[in-house]
Amino acid sequence: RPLAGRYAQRIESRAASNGTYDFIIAGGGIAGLTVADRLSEVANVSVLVIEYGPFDQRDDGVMIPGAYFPVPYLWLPLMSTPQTALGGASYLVPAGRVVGGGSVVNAMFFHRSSAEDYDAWDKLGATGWTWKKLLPYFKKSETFHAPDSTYAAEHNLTWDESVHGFSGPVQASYAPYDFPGAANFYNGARSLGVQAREDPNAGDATGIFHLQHSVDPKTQTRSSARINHYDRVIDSRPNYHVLPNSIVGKVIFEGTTAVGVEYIDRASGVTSTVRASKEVIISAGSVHSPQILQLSGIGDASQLAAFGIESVVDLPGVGQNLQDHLNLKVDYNYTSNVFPDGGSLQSNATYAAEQRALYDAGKPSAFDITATTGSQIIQLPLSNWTSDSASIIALAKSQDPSALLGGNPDPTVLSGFKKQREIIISNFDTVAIGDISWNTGPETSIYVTRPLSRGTVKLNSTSILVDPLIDFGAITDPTDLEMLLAIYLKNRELMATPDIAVLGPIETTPAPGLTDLEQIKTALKANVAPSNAHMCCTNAMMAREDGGVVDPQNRVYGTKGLSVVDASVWPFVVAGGPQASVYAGAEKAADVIKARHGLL
Ligand SMILES: Cc1cc2nc3c(=O)[nH]c(=O)nc-3n(C[C@H](O)[C@H](O)[C@H](O)COP(=O)(O)OP(=O)(O)OC[C@H]3O[C@@H](n4cnc5c(N)ncnc54)[C@H](O)[C@@H]3O)c2cc1C
Repeated sequence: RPLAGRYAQRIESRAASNGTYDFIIAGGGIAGLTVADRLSEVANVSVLVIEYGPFDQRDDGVMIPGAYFPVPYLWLPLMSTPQTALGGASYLVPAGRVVGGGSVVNAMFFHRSSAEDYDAWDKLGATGWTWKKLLPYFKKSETFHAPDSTYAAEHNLTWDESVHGFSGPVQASYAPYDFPGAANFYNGARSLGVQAREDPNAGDATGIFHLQHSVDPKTQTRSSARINHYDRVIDSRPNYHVLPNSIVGKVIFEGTTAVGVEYIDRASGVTSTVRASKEVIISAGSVHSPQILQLSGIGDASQLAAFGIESVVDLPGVGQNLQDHLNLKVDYNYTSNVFPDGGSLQSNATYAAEQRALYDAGKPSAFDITATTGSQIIQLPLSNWTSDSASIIALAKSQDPSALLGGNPDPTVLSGFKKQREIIISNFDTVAIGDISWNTGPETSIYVTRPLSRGTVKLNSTSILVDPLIDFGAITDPTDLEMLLAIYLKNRELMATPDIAVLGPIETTPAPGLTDLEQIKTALKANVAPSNAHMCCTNAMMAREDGGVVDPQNRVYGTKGLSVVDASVWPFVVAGGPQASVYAGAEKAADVIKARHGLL
């Protein structure tokens, strides 16, 4: 097994200053590198990616699943504004700042949402982004590795080969090791009537299932976008350049046509320009893509005027519609848990050394899995979390969307928000709205994955070096708190099932001993985090009259030669981990861009 530390390092930065490329991509994260790889397949097409962060150093914390967390290359300190519904606290906004973006720092869970979610995007204006039309791109993005059949049978691992790809760049696999408590979790969930899902990637992502990971099983190391969409091809692509440690400050326009970008070299502070003869592609993630557009004159003209920025296109939807998954840690002390568990690598140095030796020898080991969150997840629709989903749906319907957006919102943004709410609420009882996972150690994680609250990304300065104002608007719609409560209460039921009760769980946070629902809700609000690092949707692919920013071909309304391809284009957030959907969406965007330039 080639160890992470022994990888040859390829650190590259080819000159870009004052040059001209066919395509310039701002941000070398998952979507940026995917699109760069696909466009540069065409030999006479030149592509430049400008990325804020460095190349990673194949650090153990990056490469080895069990060495994950803490992870280097996070964007620190990136903070939210005070969250009004959460007592005015500010929260960390987790994001990667490195070539490969989130794929270098994420927990590697690699799975898709339910078909209805993508079909709803299509209905909301992302025409052609249905499950059926995205499935070929999900397949194209991955090489799925089925697990060893004996191991699979022993650990309830199931999959559906017909929905997977077998020659794509992202290596997707199941961990070949698990902690014993995983069986208690699985059996406990099943005893509560939770359905076992054969494969969440087949269009129904509800039930309990094992998580596939973006891990190459040949080496048991991370398959990041840097590896699968850059290292994999770069030796044969003199037309594919990545400029690390460089910050795109704004898009340069001639009229409403994007003709290049201005960028700052982080080391020298020098600002340069580079021109794009075909297209500028924004892919800086869901917080920074709207910031770049706004600094370039694309956004709410009145807000930009307050910063003295001349409007190129008045697009009030830019930076609106921010969404993420609520994330609540529920800690238990397991008085008779079996050793080892998901906390043992951190708490027991002897065990960690023994497991690392096994890992280094290429044998199954606790270092094969990201122990922070566990190997399985329960994702359920509202009616499976609570017997009273009707009252939560009624609460959602009773809200005033205009007031939720702060009163007096832009009419186009309000129109899109209303359409989203209608379709999301009507699907509450059929698609997943939240999750539970348990790391088999002290930590259970609860997520609300279909929030109705919306946030914003707004300028704080005319400088790209100053982070924007990131307001998640967490729990501004009280429906989200009711969903969190429902999942929290179901988790208590889960812990009381004989399969888990045998481990002696005693809740230590957030609401030990509390039974009064109002008191529990207060405790949940005090402990929930507004982000699970799944920010999205701030340049939504919706109709312009519904607050949309890009059309179904990823083009920014009112401009020429400018597109957005990252998770900021989604109308609403997917259930579960976003990265598989980012890869697939970027594969689709690459085809669309190639087609319009006659490159397919
Ligand atoms: C800690 C963490 C854990 C996660 N765990 C999971 C998981 O287990 N499963 C899952 O599915 N998803 C997970 N995610 C989320 C997933 O990684 C993201 O949804 C995904 O990376 C988003 O892709 P993107 O292309 O939209 O943006 P990113 O991958 O974030 O890429 C954006 C890139 O743009 C760069 N950039 C920003 N501003 C500028 C600028 N001005 N100039 C130049 N470059 C710029 C950034 O440095 C970054 O590299 C996690 C994310 C984090 C941070």
